[in-house]
Amino acid sequence: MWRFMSIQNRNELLCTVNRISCVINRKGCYRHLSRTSVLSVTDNTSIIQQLQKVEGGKIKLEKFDDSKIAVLTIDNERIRNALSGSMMVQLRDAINQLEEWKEGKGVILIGASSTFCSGADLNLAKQFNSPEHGEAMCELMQTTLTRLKRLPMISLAVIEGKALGGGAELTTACDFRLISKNAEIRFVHVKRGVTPGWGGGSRLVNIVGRRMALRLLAGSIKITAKDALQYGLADDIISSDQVTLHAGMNWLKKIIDGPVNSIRGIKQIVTYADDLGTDQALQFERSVFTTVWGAPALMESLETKKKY
Ligand SMILES: CC[C@H](C(=O)O)C(=O)SCCNC(=O)CCNC(=O)[C@H](O)C(C)(C)COP(=O)(O)OP(=O)(O)OC[C@H]1O[C@@H](n2cnc3c(N)ncnc32)[C@H](O)[C@@H]1OP(=O)(O)O
Repeated sequence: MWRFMSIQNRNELLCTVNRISCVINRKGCYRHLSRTSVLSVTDNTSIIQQLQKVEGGKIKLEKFDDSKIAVLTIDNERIRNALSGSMMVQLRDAINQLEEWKEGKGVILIGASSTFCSGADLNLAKQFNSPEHGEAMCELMQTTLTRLKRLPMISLAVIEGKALGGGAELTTACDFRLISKNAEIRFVHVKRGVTPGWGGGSRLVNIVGRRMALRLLAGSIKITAKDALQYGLADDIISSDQVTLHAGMNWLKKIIDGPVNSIRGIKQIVTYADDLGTDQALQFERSVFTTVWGAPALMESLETKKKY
C-alpha cells in the first residue's frame, strides 16, 4: 500500500510504502528508507553486543567530495578480510553515514591487501553458534546489505583475490561488480553445511537467474573472472596491470557522470521498480520526477544548446 502522508511543501514529499517510509525532497531527492527495515525487526541488541565482542579488523569509510564517490574497505588482513562481529557493526554504522551523505553519487566496496573477503569470521561460529546468534547475525547483515543495495548511490564491488561465503554474498549487494583477472568468487556455504544467510542467495537469483543461482549455490562452483562475466555476475574484468581501486573509480565515474539529484533519483527509481509493483513504482517515478523538474540542473542545461 502506497500512501502519500503529506506534501510538506513543494520540495518535500513524505510517503510510506508498506512501512518503508522515505522523504523525497528537491535537495537530495531522497532522505532514505526508514531504519526499520522491511525485515521484521526484533530487538537483538544484547545478542549483537555479544557478537561485537568478536573483534578484529575494521571497516574503513572514505568519502571523496570531488568525485562524490565513497570507498568502503573491508580490512582484516590477518584472516583474509573475514568479517568479525565488530566489523559487522562497523559496516552497519558506515551505511548509516552513507545514508546521510546527500551529495554522494557512488560507493565502492573493496577488500584490503589484494583480496576481497573470506566471509564471516569463523571464530564467531565457534563462540556463538546458537540459533538466536545465527538469527541476530543474519538480521544485522541482511538489513545492512539491503540498505547498502538501496542507497541512492550507484554501488560497485571491486573484487580481487577471493570472495568466499559471506564475502561472495557481499558482492551481490552492490549494483555492479568489477573482478580482477585472477580473482575468484565462491559460495562455499554448502561446504560448511550452511546456506547463504546475509541475503546473498536471494540477490543472486535476481542477478544470474534461478537455475544458475541454484548451480552456483548448491554446487559451490568456483567462479573465475571469465565465468563471472559470462554468468552476468561481473560487469567487467580488470586487467592485472591495473590498480584495482583506480580501475574501479574510473569505471564508476563513467556511470555517475551527471547532476547529483538525477543520479540519485535514477538509482531510487530503479530500486523501487525492483522492490515494488509496477503501479507503485510508476507513481514513485512521477514523485521523483517532480523534485527535479524545474530544478537548477535542468534550468542550467537549458541555457546552452546541447546536442548528444
Ligand atoms: C553467511 C556467511 C557464512 C556463514 O557465516 O555461515 C560464511 O561466510 S562462513 C565462512 C566461509 N569462508 C571460509 O570458509 C573461508 C575459509 N578460509 C579459506 O578458505 C582460506 O583461508 C583462504 C582461501 C581464505 C585463504 O587461504 P590462504 O592459504 O591464502 O591463507 P590461510 O588459509 O593460511 O589463511 C590465513 C589465516 O586466515 C584465517 N582465515 C581465513 N579465512 C577465515 C575466516 N573466514 N574466518 C576466520 N579465519 C579465517 C586462516 O585460518 C589463517 O589463520 P591461521 O591462524 O593461520 O590459521
